[in-house]
Amino acid sequence: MVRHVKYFLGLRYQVSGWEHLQTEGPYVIISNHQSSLDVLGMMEILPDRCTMIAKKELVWAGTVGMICWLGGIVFINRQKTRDAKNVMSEAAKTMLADQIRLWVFPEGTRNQNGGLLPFKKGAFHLAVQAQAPIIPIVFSSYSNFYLRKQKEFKSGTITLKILPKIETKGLTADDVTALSDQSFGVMHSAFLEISSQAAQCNGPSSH
Ligand SMILES: CCCCCCCCCCCCCCC(=O)SCCNC(=O)CCNC(=O)[C@H](O)C(C)(C)COP(=O)(O)OP(=O)(O)OC[C@H]1O[C@@H](n2cnc3c(N)ncnc32)[C@H](O)[C@@H]1OP(=O)(O)O
Ligand SMILES: CCCCCCCC/C=C\CCCCCCCC(=O)OC[C@@H](O)COP(=O)(O)O
Repeated sequence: MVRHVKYFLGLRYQVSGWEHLQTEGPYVIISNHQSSLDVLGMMEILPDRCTMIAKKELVWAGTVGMICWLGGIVFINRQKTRDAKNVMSEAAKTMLADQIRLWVFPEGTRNQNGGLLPFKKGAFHLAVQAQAPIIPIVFSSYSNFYLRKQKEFKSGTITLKILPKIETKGLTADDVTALSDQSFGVMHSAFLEISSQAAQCNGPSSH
């Protein structure tokens, strides 16, 4: 049902790299996070047995909160780092026990500033603890058709690029910073590449 919202909003999705999602077993998906609109893109490609990490405040967001709760979303308290880390460590164990995939937004908050925010470390600790691969996914910039602060929205095309998986077998907590930097590098390059293509596709911006 959520997937149909795109028709009302006049959005089209172009997805590349489907083959990288053909990975057996648990993995951690990381993607950039611009807006609630990302949920529509997630629904375009969501693999089986995949849930998300979300801020705990979403539980109280009415119907959406109830759907998230019933859907097995893993809630973390960003104000209590120790609790959040514990929840994510438990999630690593559940991923392995139940063969679950987890989607994490490593920027940790929504960002429409034309790039990627520095990554938080939780997603990378999670992947290392589970010894599960990371699959980076990049959404092209929405800035050509949607500016949240200015309340401007028009129809547009969003490119979703699924990047090759990054293995974590044999890595330890000491490798997390390098893993995060590597992931940031490939995602930032892909973001710049697909955002300039999407800008051409969406035509001149009025912004
Ligand atoms: C009607 C229609 C309904 C449709 C319904 C559809 C529903 C779809 C819902 C979609 C939901 C999407 C929701 C999106 C969000 O909510 S995004 C916000 C929440 N997500 C995150 O915040 C994830 C990213 N954040 C992190 O991973 C953070 O690292 C966090 C764990 C929260 C800790 O935060 P913070 O302290 O600020 O971060 P640092 O990364 O700087 O970490 C500090 C030090 O701790 C170490 N660390 C971090 N995590 C771990 C860990 N798991 N284990 C061990 N150590 C950890 C980290 O390395 C830092 O130490 P050093 O500096 O390296 O020494
Ligand atoms: C004009 C376009 C407006 C957007 C319309 C979106 C339509 C999407 C349809 C239904 C899905 C609703 C699900 C909403 C889920 C919201 C998830 C979300 O984005 O949470 C914010 C959180 O990550 C970070 O919070 P902060 O940025 O730190 O605070």
